[in-house]
Amino acid sequence: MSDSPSRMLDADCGADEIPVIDLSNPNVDVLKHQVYEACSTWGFFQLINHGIDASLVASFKEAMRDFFSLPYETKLKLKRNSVNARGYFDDELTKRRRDWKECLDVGMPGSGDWDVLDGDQSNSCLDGYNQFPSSSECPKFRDVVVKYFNECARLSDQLARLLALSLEVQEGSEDGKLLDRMIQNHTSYLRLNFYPPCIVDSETNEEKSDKEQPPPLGISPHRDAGFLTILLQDDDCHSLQVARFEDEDNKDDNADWVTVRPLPDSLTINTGDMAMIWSNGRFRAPLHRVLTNTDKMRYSAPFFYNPGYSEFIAPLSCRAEDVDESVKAALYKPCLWGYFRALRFAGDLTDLGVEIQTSHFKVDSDSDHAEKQMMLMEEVRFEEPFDVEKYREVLER
Ligand SMILES: O=C(O)CCC(=O)C(=O)O
Ligand SMILES: [Fe+2]
Repeated sequence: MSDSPSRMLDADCGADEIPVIDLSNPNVDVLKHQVYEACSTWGFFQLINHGIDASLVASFKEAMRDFFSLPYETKLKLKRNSVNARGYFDDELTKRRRDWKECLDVGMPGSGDWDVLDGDQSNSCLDGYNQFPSSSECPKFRDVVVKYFNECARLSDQLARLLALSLEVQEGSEDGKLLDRMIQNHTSYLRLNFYPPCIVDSETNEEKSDKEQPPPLGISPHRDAGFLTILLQDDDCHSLQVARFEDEDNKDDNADWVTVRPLPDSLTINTGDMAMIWSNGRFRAPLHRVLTNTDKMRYSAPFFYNPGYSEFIAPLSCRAEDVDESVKAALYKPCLWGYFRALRFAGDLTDLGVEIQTSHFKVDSDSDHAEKQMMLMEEVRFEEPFDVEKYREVLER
């Protein structure tokens, strides 16, 4: 559909529309305004002067390359599974379609302490526990990844506070306390992505041999589930695209795709489903995808800043003076992050129904997720890896 050369050109021409925000700007009013504009239109912006040290970013990029160059069998020893969402995988489904990529997910340890052994009981949580290559297989890898992870968490807190300010949420107010709890209890994870070149040859490529199949994508269109994402993009292979102001679920077929070309030394920021609920729909959770490339490799790393598992994300109670009457009433029911996350993960790995979406939490939705999350909350322990099979009966009820 949109992968023809002329379409690519169109997409590239639109790239400069994505807002750029300079975090070192001392004028907070300007920053607030820019953030509000970006999050309520594209849901994407490029952040410059973000404060993460350039040498750390360079070491982290090198660590990613080292990891994905390991022998396949070494990576497979770290394979994630139905009771551990963290680790290596190359078989992710997005909207039930297999992505053209390899990944390693590393998340906040259950103990909150990176000095505790990764497999220690106290490190287990709903998402499982971390799996790293050994220091002989990939020297310095864990150190560098943990340093970069912690910097992303710090920056996420700073950005979340800026997002809150842009919605006129006061520090210390009931609404503002979410941010204090979020930095204390966040369940964020860092995903390392490697997209190998994808050779499209109708004779040899299995994916293409079925003429009914659309060409593969690096990642099919999706929205990030968490609060916000800090994405480190590839300097050379620009294949991330965002849909122009596309709002409803599953309306991606005719989207107008715009390439997000990273500025040098920038980070790409986007808001996710939880920020959309929290802002009562004023911020967007933008639809985005990654194309394949026939000759370039792409490395990228999104850091998904996520609330605590037991946090209910609900629309803000405070309202800015200038807010339109139509958004004063809450548009969403409260959404339990641990439930949303568990179902997304379960959907990635199993045949469990339709993927959970924020639209299921709209006040006028007839979905029963808001009730089911209360049932599940009674039974699920967030300190234990989520076992899909154990709760299948409740989830399918
Ligand atoms: O590779 C990218 O640039 C984007 C990755 C992404 O959207 C994701 O992993 O959710
Ligand atoms: Fe994404």
